[in-house]
Amino acid sequence: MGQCRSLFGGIAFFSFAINLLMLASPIYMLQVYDRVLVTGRVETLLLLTGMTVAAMLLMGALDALRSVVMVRMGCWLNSRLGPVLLSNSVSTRLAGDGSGAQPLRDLATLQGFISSQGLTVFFDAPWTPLFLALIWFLHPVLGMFAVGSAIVLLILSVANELMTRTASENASTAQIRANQQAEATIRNAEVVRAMGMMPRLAERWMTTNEAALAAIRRSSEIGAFVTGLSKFIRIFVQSATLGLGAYLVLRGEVSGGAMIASSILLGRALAPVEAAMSTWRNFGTARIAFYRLKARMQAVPPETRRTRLPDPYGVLEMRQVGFTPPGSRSSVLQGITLRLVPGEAVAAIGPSASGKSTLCKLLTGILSPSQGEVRLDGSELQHWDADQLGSHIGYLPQDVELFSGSVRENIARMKDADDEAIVAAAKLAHAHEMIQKLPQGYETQIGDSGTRLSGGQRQRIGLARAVFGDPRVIILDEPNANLDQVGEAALAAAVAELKSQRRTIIIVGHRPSTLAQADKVLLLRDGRIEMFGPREEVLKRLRDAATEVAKAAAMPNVADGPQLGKAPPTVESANDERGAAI
Ligand SMILES: Nc1ncnc2c1ncn2[C@@H]1O[C@H](COP(=O)(O)OP(=O)(O)OP(=O)(O)O)[C@@H](O)[C@H]1O
Repeated sequence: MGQCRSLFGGIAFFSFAINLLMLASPIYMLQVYDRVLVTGRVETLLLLTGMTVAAMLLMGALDALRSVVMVRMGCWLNSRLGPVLLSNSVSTRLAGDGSGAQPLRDLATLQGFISSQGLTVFFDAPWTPLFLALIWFLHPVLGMFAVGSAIVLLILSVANELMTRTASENASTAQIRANQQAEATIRNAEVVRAMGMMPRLAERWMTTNEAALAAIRRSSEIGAFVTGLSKFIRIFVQSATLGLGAYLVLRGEVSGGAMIASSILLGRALAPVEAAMSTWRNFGTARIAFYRLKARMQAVPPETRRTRLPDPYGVLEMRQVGFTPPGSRSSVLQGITLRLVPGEAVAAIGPSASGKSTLCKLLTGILSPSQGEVRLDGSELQHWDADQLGSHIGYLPQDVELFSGSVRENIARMKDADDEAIVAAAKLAHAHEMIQKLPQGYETQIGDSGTRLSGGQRQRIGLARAVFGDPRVIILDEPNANLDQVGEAALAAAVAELKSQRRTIIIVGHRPSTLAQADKVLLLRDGRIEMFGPREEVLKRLRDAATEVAKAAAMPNVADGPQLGKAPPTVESANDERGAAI
């Protein structure tokens, strides 16, 4: 803030000097007409010309310097706010906000406006009264005419603002929506092409874009009309000042020099108003971007710096945890109480949409519980410094997204890391051999979001990333969704190794290889824990329940009995493929 103030101070100083030096031209005119032409002294003319040229040169240099400061200020603002907004966008995204990178685009708009001299209007405008006062000093009638012209132009700019504000805001909102639709279409290029969705998506985008264009047309047309009118007024009043000045000269009330000087002064006085009009659309866009950024910064309080806690041992607990997504009335998870300890692997199973992924997200701290608490080594996850907590957690999400960069960078979580640590993580994830077969090994560029890799390769690199840096807690959400038999065996070996290293492990998955590694099984249904206990105990209960269903089905007379009131928790009903697990 302090740096910002000093930059503004510098621009204000430059503007003061520039506007003062602008007086050189009218003073020159006054002197040439009223002194040189009267006395006929060439030396005075040369001296005056030299001084004026020097003043103009200085003014040009200061103007250039002011531009440089503005450009630097725009870049400085971008580099200071960019990281804050990026992190802010990640936080709001976790809370369900869909505006993506819009704040960064808004920041670029603001930077563009500042760098393109848009701000100079605000620093030059305060000097308008000085120029008007000088005209008044030359002759009150000229002064009154100048003030009247400035008021008319001011009214026009306010009218322009009032008439175009809503249209500009609508255009901006519609444009953001159209951009989001376009980005989603491009991101899903494969689905779009495979299922011939392009014409419909293009139509949908065009409808939104047309709304943006209509609003832009409306505000631009009003703006063009008002700008044209103001240009006419400005040129007219400058000529009219000369005419009025000439009339006053004929009446002997002012000198010829004063006539010319007042016309130049009026031009200077009205210049900021005209500049404001011509950059109105940019100003409008920058203003909307500024207010959007301001609202966002105020809505998301800066993250409080947390005291770094001792490195965790890895006891992860949930106490009466419930989760209701923002804006939703029904809860996804309710009354979840469980304790995960180091050296133990828990397999989370349950039907689709029973809340398994949500449970993982609560355990990583991605989501905050609506009720209850999640604690790591006794400290609530929210009390941990987010970066420190992240370094102790290995998370493999259901849809593995990698970052554009090399395999090496992705495994190292985009940090600079020792080769040994990277290779160790890859080996632990049993991905080392697979990586060796890639064209450039660890240096292979994986393309935008890992598009150059197969689903299984992405998943194995994702697993290496999850175990990189020896995290105490490993949370794997369906890690074998894209794995073949070799991949599954590698995953099972990795889990066994992690268990021997006494990591706390939770795996969402129902395949035999996953269940074979699990010490405990957690069955979720409709967001509640239906069973949780040692693997054999839970699987036996599931088998017994399945047998009872089979018996009930074989005895039609009992079919109306109470046991059919609610389907027993069979492994098959918990998940399609789970039958194979037992
Ligand atoms: N941010 C959210 N907003 C609204 N609903 C959500 C949100 N996140 C999850 N849900 C809902 O919560 C429920 C559980 O979702 P979750 O992804 O946790 O299930 P899951 O058991 O992992 O399912 P699957 O096995 O299909 O991956 C679903 O009904 C889902 O629609």
